[in-house]
Amino acid sequence: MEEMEKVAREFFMLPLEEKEKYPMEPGGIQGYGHAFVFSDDQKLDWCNMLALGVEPAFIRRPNLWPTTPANFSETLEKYSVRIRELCLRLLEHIAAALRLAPGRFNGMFGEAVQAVRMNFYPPCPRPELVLGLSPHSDGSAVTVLQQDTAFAGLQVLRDGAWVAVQPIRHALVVNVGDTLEVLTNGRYKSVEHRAVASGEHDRLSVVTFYAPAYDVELGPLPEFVADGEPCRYRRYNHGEYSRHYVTSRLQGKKTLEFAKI
Ligand SMILES: O=C(O)CCC(=O)C(=O)O
Ligand SMILES: [Fe+2]
Repeated sequence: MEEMEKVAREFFMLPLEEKEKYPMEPGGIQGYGHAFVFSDDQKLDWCNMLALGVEPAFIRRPNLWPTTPANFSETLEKYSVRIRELCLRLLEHIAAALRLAPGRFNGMFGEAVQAVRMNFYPPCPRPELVLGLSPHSDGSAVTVLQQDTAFAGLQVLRDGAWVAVQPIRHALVVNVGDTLEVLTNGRYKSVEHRAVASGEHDRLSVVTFYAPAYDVELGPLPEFVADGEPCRYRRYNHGEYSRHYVTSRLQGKKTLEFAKI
């Protein structure tokens, strides 16, 4: 984790022209820049991102993996293997907690997609005027987030109020994403969250999204619509949901309406 934080920070500290060698194309989802920008007059979030697809191999864009610092790719590779193991274990525990058959989620995501987004929030002269990252839920099944400890920038919406997630050294934050909300017919709710900027501190987060393959079709599991319980989400193709997600502005949990009945 420390090594990952170090190389990510080193990357964001590079001169702009160096970082711009890995540009996120307009409407693109990988590379360095601003995601979720759809118009010239949109107020931007106070954040720079480097987003990279990691698994399966065909989603990788090797030309967008920074070559400086020199050990960036190797570090991300090692980190991602470990985080993937963690995601699989989390899903096993979630299945147990929901009293599903052991391994119920195994294979359900096809060749699961793992992507990483590194967010760097510089200190902001007027933090009351902008957000670091607008409110949203993640489109993933689970998200594993690492953040540095200088400033509590991540907030989750609980009972209508924003609550800061206090960073704990060497601790990871796990967020439930939209996919789990759908699969569990709403028993698990994807968490609405945002990041705020700080007037004094910069902040780095390294965020891994673990999600179904694009060709997977999913909907609420039969276990959760038995006994006449209404089915709250329709079946859909996850690739379509992903496209819908990345072509919409971040607006709380609005993207999930795509799947609601
Ligand atoms: O920086 C953070 O803590 C939030 C990042 C986040 O929610 C995301 O990248 O989806
Ligand atoms: Fe998020």
